[in-house]
Amino acid sequence: MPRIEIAPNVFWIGVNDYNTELFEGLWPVSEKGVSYNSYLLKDQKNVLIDLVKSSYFDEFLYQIKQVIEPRDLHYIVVNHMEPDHSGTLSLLREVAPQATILCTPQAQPMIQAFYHLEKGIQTVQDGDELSLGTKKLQFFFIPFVHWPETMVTFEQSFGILFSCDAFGGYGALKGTIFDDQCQNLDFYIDEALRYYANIVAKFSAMVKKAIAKLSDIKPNVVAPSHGLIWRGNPQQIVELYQKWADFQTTGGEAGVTLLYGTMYGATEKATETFMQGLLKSEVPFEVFDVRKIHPSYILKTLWQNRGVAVAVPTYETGLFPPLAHLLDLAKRKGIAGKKVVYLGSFAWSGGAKRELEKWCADLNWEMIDSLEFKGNPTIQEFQKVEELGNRFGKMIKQVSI
Ligand SMILES: Cc1cc2nc3c(=O)[nH]c(=O)nc-3n(C[C@H](O)[C@H](O)[C@H](O)COP(=O)(O)O)c2cc1C
Repeated sequence: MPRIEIAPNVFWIGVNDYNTELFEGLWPVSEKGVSYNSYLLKDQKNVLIDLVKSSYFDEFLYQIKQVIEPRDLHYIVVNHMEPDHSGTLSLLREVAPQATILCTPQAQPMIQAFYHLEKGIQTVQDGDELSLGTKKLQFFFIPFVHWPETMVTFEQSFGILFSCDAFGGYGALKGTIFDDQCQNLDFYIDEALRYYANIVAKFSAMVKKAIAKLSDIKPNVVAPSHGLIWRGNPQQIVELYQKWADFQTTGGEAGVTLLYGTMYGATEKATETFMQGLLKSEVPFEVFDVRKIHPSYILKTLWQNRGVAVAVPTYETGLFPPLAHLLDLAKRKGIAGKKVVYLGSFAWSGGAKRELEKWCADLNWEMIDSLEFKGNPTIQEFQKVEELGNRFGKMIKQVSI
């Protein structure tokens, strides 16, 4: 997409990426795309805020040249060192050797380590201001949103917060970069939640600190480094991030994530009956086949819903492996405070339930109830499974947060 002017002489010069299969080598983005938002401010001193991934250098240079020649660049602000935002730094330095790199003291050694750049780097302190002529920038450190060296840059005259990964989301930008112009806001909110669960969730306590720290700013525009630029309703994405960060301690909203897997169909039959029970309780629920659905999408719903129903068979005295893998990811992402039920089939020793109980203790999840059955469920067991679904659904609807 060609450059877009956000405010007089403040330009979005980002790129859309539909080619990367897995963001961070982990999370699928090729279908829905992801944007790397870079910003160029023209003034007596010209400033570039955040860059793009190295493979997009040609497109990025073209974007810059639509506004200024690289030799006229005075500053390059590196809010965050992750290579999707700094990967073009070495190449950019070759065409703009005069530009001073501005970053936090924590980012400086990273820039040296990643790009072997020693000269022309100036560190800023938390709260420092920088006059560009008519515009003024202010820097605020927000450590661990999402690396320890991260900061945001606030442009004071128009009130634009360049928030880097904070308030970002997946989803390439289609025809517009703005929330108030896009036709499918729900898509971007959904992809922002998936991004949150995949990338930011672990650092929810730091997200809350950052939001509190930035609360006096009241930006007119929130311009993150991925996804939509929030101009129509800048508070919306801040409030969403606050709500999502709270889920780490509250366990989430009234809803059930049903995680199911099967080898020969016994647990699948019970899962279908369990869903009948859930439906009767009128709790919202979402079902994921853990054998087939990528964890990126499951983590999103797992983060959001306070109820988790696990329906998998015993496999080699433990949990069905794709489910164990998912719980490992949940642990790494700090997904806590869930209410859990288990149902599943076994043939001789069982063991899935036992392993799930250990995971629950480890994850700070509460195991509410369970139902194991040998082989295929009997009519009586089917009835109990439905009752379990109904009971659990009602309970999840009622749990106050
Ligand atoms: C590779 C493999 C390992 C298994 N390990 C165990 C086990 O350790 N203990 C047990 O009780 N059943 C074990 N089972 C039996 C299954 O749990 C049982 O067949 C169950 O009914 C499968 O449920 P499903 O039809 O939903 O796949 C194993 C089955 C397979 C195929």
